[in-house]
Amino acid sequence: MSDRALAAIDGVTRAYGGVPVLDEVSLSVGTGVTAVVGPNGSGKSTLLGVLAGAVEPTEGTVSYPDGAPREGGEKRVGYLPQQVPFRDGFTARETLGFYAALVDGDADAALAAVGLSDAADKRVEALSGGMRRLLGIAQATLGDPAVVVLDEPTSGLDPEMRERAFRAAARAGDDAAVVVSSHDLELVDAHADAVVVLRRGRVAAAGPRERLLDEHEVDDVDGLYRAVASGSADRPTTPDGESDAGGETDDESVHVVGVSDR
Ligand SMILES: Nc1ncnc2c1ncn2[C@@H]1O[C@H](COP(=O)(O)OP(=O)(O)OP(=O)(O)O)[C@@H](O)[C@H]1O
Repeated sequence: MSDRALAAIDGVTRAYGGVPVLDEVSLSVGTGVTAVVGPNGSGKSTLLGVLAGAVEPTEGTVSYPDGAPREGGEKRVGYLPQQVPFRDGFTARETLGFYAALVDGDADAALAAVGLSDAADKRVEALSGGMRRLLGIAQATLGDPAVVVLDEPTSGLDPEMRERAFRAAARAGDDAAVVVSSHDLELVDAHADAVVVLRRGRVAAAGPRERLLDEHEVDDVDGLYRAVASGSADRPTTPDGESDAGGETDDESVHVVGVSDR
């Protein structure tokens, strides 16, 4: 884990129909696993979409201090969206081979990294839901992008598959900034270096996991979540219907990974 920012968003607001679902969010991420947690509808997928370059902010900027996405043909951001759009009729290896050709990646190495070598010749429609998620993680990490964005990689998976998914994310985090949204607070506790807690589209808490637990005098991420985010599964109904997200970091720039805040 290093202190170097590999992706940063600054003053990002994303509104739908005039209602902000992300509200003036600023943060930066470095190597390691950063978990984004928060109630349903708090803006996790939107934040991850912005980080991945798939969702355009209404206001604010997203930048990759280490180089723009796909600059010079190099893949800088890998993205696993919530719905994995693999096309039926192709095997796992053929599917990854297609993406690998785009980014000069190694399909077999990526399959091995998520434990899918034995399923390489299975057609994607014959894979279990869990295997498809793992294939999605493999796709997102192909070509060693500097930033890997995984939107709920463990949703619908059994405990063993969830553990595999997070272990694969953690391995990718050795060299990349891996940003993972999850409702699985135990796995976040076990694998995340840094945590961002969203509440009603704002950052309620963010920083290195250990530091946040100390600051909030809680034992684990579940305790942190209860302290800063619980009871907030609704959304503001007007653009200014929410004035206090209850977090101490609103409106501040947050550096979530590393030794020091900047
Ligand atoms: N394309 C869209 N059009 C309109 N509203 C949207 C759109 N995408 C997201 N929203 C709204 O933005 C809010 C935040 O959604 P988002 O999916 O980012 O939350 P989330 O924290 O990822 O939720 P979950 O945990 O349920 O996946 C929700 O109220 C959602 O209805």
